[in-house]
Amino acid sequence: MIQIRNLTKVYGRRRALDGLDLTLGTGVTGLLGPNGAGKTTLLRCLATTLALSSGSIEAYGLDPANPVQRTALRRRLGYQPQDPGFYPHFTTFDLVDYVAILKEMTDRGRRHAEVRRVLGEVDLTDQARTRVRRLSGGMRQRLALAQALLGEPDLLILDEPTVGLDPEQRMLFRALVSRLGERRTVVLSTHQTEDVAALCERVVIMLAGRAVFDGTPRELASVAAGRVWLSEEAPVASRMFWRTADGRYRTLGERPPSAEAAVPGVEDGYLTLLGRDEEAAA
Ligand SMILES: Nc1ncnc2c1ncn2[C@@H]1O[C@H](COP(=O)(O)OP(=O)(O)OP(=O)(O)O)[C@@H](O)[C@H]1O
Repeated sequence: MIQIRNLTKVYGRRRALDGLDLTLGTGVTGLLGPNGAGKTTLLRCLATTLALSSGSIEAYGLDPANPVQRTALRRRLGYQPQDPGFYPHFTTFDLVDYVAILKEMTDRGRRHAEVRRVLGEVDLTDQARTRVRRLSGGMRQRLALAQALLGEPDLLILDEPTVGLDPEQRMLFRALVSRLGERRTVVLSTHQTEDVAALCERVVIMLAGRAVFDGTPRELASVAAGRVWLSEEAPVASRMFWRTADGRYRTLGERPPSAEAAVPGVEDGYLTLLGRDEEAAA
């Protein structure tokens, strides 16, 4: 169990997190929010790579502000940063092995077996001897996930893990993360509302350093109830609409002429919620 209380993080004069309260348990929680909402800052605080300005985090009874407890907590977490900045000349295997050494896996045989295991989990076994600079963007993304999986951490922190993955890899990723979330706490940030619908039991929407929504994907979708429409013609008077795969137009907001009601999804709920917030701020 992880308790985040009144967490504030200030960079100079910018308040990236503003008195955030959140509890995380077993399962997959998705963080959604516009650019600059504070998602990465929150994940870095959880990963103990960033000191808090005020407030507290308690994870498994450990306080990351205490150096000894911070080390203990680091042993129990895996972190996939947004931009891992890998050494380009390392091979895939050596890079993960290097992280495993940093994670104090001292027994060489067991460590190598663990490196092979995590490379297998992310489907990179065939690239074990490939240098990092020769990997595609999606492969690097999977490499970043592999190192986070080392040692089967209780807490898995993933910052935009699906960026750059092709549709097949995205599907494999969702299956893997769903499986991992059965036994541990997984928290991930994403801009992909389909990821949230497909793999998160819980979704937290962040805006200006606060959590403005906390519920299930279904509850988020229902925020847009009565505001989603399908029509044959483009709705000229609407601001928010897009073409769907069947050639019809999906509109969010007021009902366009001759449109029929559609079942709202996570994206509809998310956009509606953000629109409401803009209205409230205006
Ligand atoms: N090292 C830093 N120094 C100064 N300001 C920062 C720093 N890191 C983040 N910020 C600011 O803090 C705010 C929150 O940034 P953060 O990266 O946490 O947002 P985010 O929700 O992850 O955004 P994105 O979806 O674009 O990744 C932004 O206004 C950002 O400009």
